[in-house]
Parts: sequence; structure tokens; C-alpha cells
Amino acid sequence: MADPNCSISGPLYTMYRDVTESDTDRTWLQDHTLRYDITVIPAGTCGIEYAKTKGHYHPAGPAGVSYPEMYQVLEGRAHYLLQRKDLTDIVVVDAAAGDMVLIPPEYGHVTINPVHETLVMANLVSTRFQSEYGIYEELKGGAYYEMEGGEFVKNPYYPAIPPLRRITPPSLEPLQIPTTGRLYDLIGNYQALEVLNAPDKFTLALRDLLKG
Ligand SMILES: O=P(O)(O)OC[C@H]1O[C@](O)(CO)[C@@H](O)[C@@H]1O
Repeated sequence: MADPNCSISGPLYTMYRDVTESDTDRTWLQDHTLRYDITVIPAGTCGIEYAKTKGHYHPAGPAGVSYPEMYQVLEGRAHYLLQRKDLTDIVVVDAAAGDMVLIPPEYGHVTINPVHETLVMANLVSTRFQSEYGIYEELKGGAYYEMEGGEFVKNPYYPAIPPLRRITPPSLEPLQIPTTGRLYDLIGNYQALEVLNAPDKFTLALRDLLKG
């Protein structure tokens, strides 16, 4: 957090791992090395900074491309603060209930709850890796902190970084991922979800995803 001594009553957020509606879905996810999770970030601030997740990067898979992740806002609003590993691009994606957001390879991510309403979001992600927290721990969070009222303040522990780009959720059409329904309903549709395990097969579409 921007203020390491800030305090908050109760947990900043809660993660429900490996959630399914049926054993059939659980088996399908396991067979395809995928996981569906739900995260709840209650409204609130720590000091004057909005509640958020800790932040992490994903490692590269065998083909050298790092694993993406797919989110959907179920309730509330989310700011997905995405930063390239080389810090040449830092983007905040403003997402509302129903929106799906894909975290592309090379980008670390923090999710911020920027409103006075509980944020509930779901994610689908490969189980073939462990999250990497190193940079976020060393540099005390993401490259920007979002303060009450919506101001983004540069994290002073970071070197010179580009200004923050603000975008709406990019279309997932180039990846042929249907985004009109529930993220959960993509379980069983490996054509849509293969990108989570094998991003190297989709490099072109992924490269341009955040171009805006
Ligand atoms: O691991 P962090 O940085 O706390 O982020 C939590 C987020 O990461 C995930 O565990 C998976 O990337 C999500 O379920 C959750 O929203």
C-alpha cells in the first residue's frame, strides 16, 4: 500500500479457489489444467488508497510466452492495473459488471475496487504455474496507487515510468472468445480457453490486445 502503516477492518480481499457448480465442471477444468476462482474485494480504503489485490506476474510457459488470465466482473466495478514486465506500458482497464478482461502475457496485474460497493469478480487461469510476487514485494505494490477520489499516484519506489493509459475492456473477438455471457459458461469450451494454457498459439492477437 502507498501507506505501509495503513489499517483496515477485516480482510482487504478474500479469494475462493477452484470453485465449480458441478463435479463434471470440476473434472473438465482439472483435465484441462484450468481453475475458476472468485475474489471479493469489499469497498473501502486503507488510509486513502482504495482496496486492491497484492499484485503479481505470471511466468513463461514452455514456449517462452507468459500465461494470460481471464477475469469477469460479477458485481461492482474493477480497475485492472496492468504493467508490462519491462515497465514500458502501464494501463488501467475500467471494467463494469459483466465485462471480461484478459490479462495478456508479459503484464503483471493488480485489481483495485474503486467504488463504494463490493467488487466480486471471477477468473479462469491455468494451473500450470505459480504467481510471481517478487517485483510487487520489492517495489511495494504496482507502479501506481489509486487514491480515494480516483487519482493515480506514481509509486515512488519505481524508476521513471510512462504515464498511465486508461482504457475500456479490449474486445476479445480476435481471440474468438465469446464475451456476452458468463465467464463460467466458457467451462467446457476449450477453443475459447486454450489461450490460457498455450498463449504461444495466439501471439498475434495477444500482442495487439491492449493497443486501444
Ligand atoms: O495473488 P494476488 O496478487 O493477491 O491476486 C489475487 C488474484 O490472483 C488470483 O489468485 C489468480 O491470478 C485471483 O483469483 C485473484 O483475484
